[in-house]
Amino acid sequence: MPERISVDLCVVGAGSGGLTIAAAGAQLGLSTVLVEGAAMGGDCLNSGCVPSKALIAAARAATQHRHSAAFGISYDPPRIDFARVRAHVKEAIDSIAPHDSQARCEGLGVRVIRAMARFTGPDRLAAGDTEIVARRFCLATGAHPLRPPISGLDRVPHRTHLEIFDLAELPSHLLVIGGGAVGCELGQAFRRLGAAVTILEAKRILGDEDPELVEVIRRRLKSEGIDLREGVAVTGVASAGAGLRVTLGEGAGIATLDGSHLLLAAGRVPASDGLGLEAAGVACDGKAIRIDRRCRTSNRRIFAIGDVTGGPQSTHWATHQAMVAIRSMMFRLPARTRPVILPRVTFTDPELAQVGLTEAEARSAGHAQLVVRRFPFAELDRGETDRNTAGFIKLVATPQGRIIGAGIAGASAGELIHSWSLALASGLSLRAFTEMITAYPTLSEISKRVAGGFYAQRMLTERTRRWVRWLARWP
Ligand SMILES: Cc1cc2nc3c(=O)[nH]c(=O)nc-3n(C[C@H](O)[C@H](O)[C@H](O)COP(=O)(O)OP(=O)(O)OC[C@H]3O[C@@H](n4cnc5c(N)ncnc54)[C@H](O)[C@@H]3O)c2cc1C
Ligand SMILES: NC(=O)c1ccc[n+]([C@@H]2O[C@H](COP(=O)([O-])OP(=O)(O)OC[C@H]3O[C@@H](n4cnc5c(N)ncnc54)[C@H](O)[C@@H]3O)[C@@H](O)[C@H]2O)c1
Repeated sequence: MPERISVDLCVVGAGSGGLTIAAAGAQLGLSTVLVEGAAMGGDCLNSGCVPSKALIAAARAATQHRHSAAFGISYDPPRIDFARVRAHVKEAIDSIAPHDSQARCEGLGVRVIRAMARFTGPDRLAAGDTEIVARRFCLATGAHPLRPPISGLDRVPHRTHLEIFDLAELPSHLLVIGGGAVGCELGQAFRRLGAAVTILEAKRILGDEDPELVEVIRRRLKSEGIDLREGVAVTGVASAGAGLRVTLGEGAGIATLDGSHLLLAAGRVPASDGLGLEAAGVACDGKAIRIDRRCRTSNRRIFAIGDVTGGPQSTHWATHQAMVAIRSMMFRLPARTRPVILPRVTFTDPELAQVGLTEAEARSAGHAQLVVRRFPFAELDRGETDRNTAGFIKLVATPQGRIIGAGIAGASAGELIHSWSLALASGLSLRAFTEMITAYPTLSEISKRVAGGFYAQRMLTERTRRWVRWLARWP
């Protein structure tokens, strides 16, 4: 006999977005149900941010010996115990898992149902043996790996980010389809751990990012021995001996390449299939659930957040949307998401970070007059002492000093970007960066130096010099 429950809030998906909103609902006194069809924690914990950053950390440790000789310190080349690397990744997941667990949710007063959810009407859904009628829903069902139309893909063993962290052995030659964030981050990590790696990218790597900043990453990936091929679409895959063979391109320009393992990192599609959205009257654009800036869908009692909404795919965007949905849904405030303050970070080494608009985005958004300033890590004393000289910051501003965007390719870019994020979120102008005192010697000086350069260019004119000479005449 199915159970029927009636609640204030039903959240579908216990990943980055869903966990945030369910916890808030229960803590604010709403009767809350969270429905999860697979592992608690979603992609971020189980197959995304956490395992990838743990693998990247292991890979960074493996490269230390390459840079240490310049400091006068030598190590033996590292011996990689891949089983131990895999155990380290698993330990990272296990240590974070309690934050996202069913027990923690229940401790906060959330009822957790472990089943796939499917709408049966505009105000109800079925999850296993339970029918849930709710005053409000929030859908946070994430995304799945995109499987492009590559012939033979379904017949050849391959891995996506869902399976790659379970590899028992280090691949001898990893072929990576896709040079987006997943392909570049994991490709570099496997290379550093000792695998031969080929990244095959149909367009150009990290295609949404500023090309000048991407060039810093491209150079590093190549210098570390990654065979990086851009402008080559993978059109076919087949088994070849103990490994596999990919076909590149079509017609006369066709070529093949052999490898031992295949990582498919060709993008991710919103996970909206099977949710019964037609029964709920929720409109989609393709697979993405259509929302407005308050995270409302076409059914006024249903909100949607995170990867399933087809926007930027990051944990912090999903949680930002969750905070907006909470204000909108629970406090009836006209809160709106703010894409312009969303930082994005690619955790290659060096890292690439961006907040606000890139130069190209700013120009196509109609900013006619832009000032673009750059400052290199090589001119920072801390860059020199630590031999972290690769890369630069690129600032895009209006002639009046309004910040339009900042991008950084270099050491700790993912940390350094946050002062720009704060400035954009708080409406600070470039002047704020010139007024702060940065500790010497730090990499954070790069933000002050690029802002200083913006004003110096304006200050150091013949007119200013005449003015200063005139002032100097007076006692
Ligand atoms: C390899 C990789 C590395 C990444 N690294 C980063 C990073 O460093 N930083 C960053 O910010 N982002 C990173 N991301 C992106 C980040 O993981 C996602 O953007 C984030 O997890 C999205 O959160 P979400 O709540 O939308 O979905 P998820 O966290 O994926 O949660 C969705 C949940 O919904 C469940 N579900 C789906 N359908 C149903 C249904 N019908 N019924 C019940 N449950 C359902 C799923 O099982 C899943 O648990 C990475 C992604 C990948 C793939
Ligand atoms: N650090 C982070 O925040 C982080 C890390 C990983 C992933 N993510 C997010 O997860 C999402 C998925 O990442 P992703 O890297 O899988 O997707 P992506 O869309 O960023 O990149 C996929 C790449 O695959 C290429 N491609 C597609 N089909 C191909 C083919 N047949 N042959 C060759 N190349 C092909 C595309 O041109 C594209 O450049 C993205 O939104 C990403 O931003 C974020």
